[in-house]
Amino acid sequence: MRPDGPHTLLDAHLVASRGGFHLDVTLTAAAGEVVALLGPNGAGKSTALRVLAGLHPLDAGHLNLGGAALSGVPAHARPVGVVFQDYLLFPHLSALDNVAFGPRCRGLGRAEARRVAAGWLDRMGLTAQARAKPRHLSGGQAQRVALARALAAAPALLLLDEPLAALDARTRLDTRAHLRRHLADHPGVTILVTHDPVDAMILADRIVIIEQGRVVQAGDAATVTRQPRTDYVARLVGLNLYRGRGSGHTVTLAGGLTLTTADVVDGEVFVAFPPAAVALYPQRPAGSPRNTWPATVDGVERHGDHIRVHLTGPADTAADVTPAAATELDLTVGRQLWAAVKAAETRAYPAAG
Ligand SMILES: Nc1ncnc2c1ncn2[C@@H]1O[C@H](COP(=O)(O)OP(=O)(O)OP(=O)(O)O)[C@@H](O)[C@H]1O
Repeated sequence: MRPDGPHTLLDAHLVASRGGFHLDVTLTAAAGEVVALLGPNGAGKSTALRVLAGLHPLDAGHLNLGGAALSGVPAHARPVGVVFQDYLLFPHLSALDNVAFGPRCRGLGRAEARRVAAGWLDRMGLTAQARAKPRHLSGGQAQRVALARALAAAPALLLLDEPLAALDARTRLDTRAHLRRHLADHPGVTILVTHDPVDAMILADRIVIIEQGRVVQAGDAATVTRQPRTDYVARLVGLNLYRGRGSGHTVTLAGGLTLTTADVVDGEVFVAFPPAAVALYPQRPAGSPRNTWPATVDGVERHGDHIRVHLTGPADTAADVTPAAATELDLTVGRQLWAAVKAAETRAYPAAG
């Protein structure tokens, strides 16, 4: 579904200030769509969410949901559900009554609201915890109750602020699976704020990346992964990314380095390649068809089962090598090496658009 098509449910241009910070973000989403807002610390993700929820004022722009303006509507009267990372449940209510709260607010009678709530707890695998008070729930259970409470109210707009951040790795995995299943069925728009690219890729139909209060890139996970447009996005998806000028099969980077690329590109372009595509040599590899350049070791870290080497030179580069290769190369900071990458391992694409 196209977000700007006839099924657009959320149509927002959020302009807001917070201290010296300025947010200016356009956000549209179709009914049923899950959009992840991804970005570094302080980028404005939570501020955007707070404006959508009515917890922070909109200075300019607009905020329409299902064709109706929300900007003048107070937070409690908006058809909006919010789940924060620290699952704010009512401490004195059981899990069941916490979830029943949403349907009650929609006007359902007590018995009917409890029936709806019981159904949601069942779907979340929490039937056994229905009578438990929040203090007797684990972090993952409490977060699922919070999700059930938000979903049970059937909000046209569901806002999730780092819903998995407070959970340990195992619980996170389980809760993410629950979330994935239920978000797929949610007929309204879901906006998910996250730092975690994995959550964004798994849970969202579309990813909107915010840096310094502005959208820097938006698209589906595959496009964002393949064609990052900023350093932050490139680091996030683990790619080396450069900007340069393309001419046929060559791209000249800002630092002067010329790379041969498999793609034919002209004008302003990005070139990207994964750290695993970078080979390191103590001397310049002779007669190699690869792109080569001198590089100085700037840092070394363990990264899963390989070693990530940060290099400076005409192009700052990350390279992944095996522990055996790392030992052989004597990777101390300041060591001079040669980096090489095959044209076939590079991807070049236009910088505009
Ligand atoms: N309570 C506040 N008072 C004043 N300014 C604030 C406040 N909270 C945030 N800001 C400003 O708003 C900017 C955006 O913050 P926001 O919390 O929206 O970013 P974020 O992308 O959600 O970051 P994080 O991932 O760290 O939660 C911050 O850089 C800060 O300058």
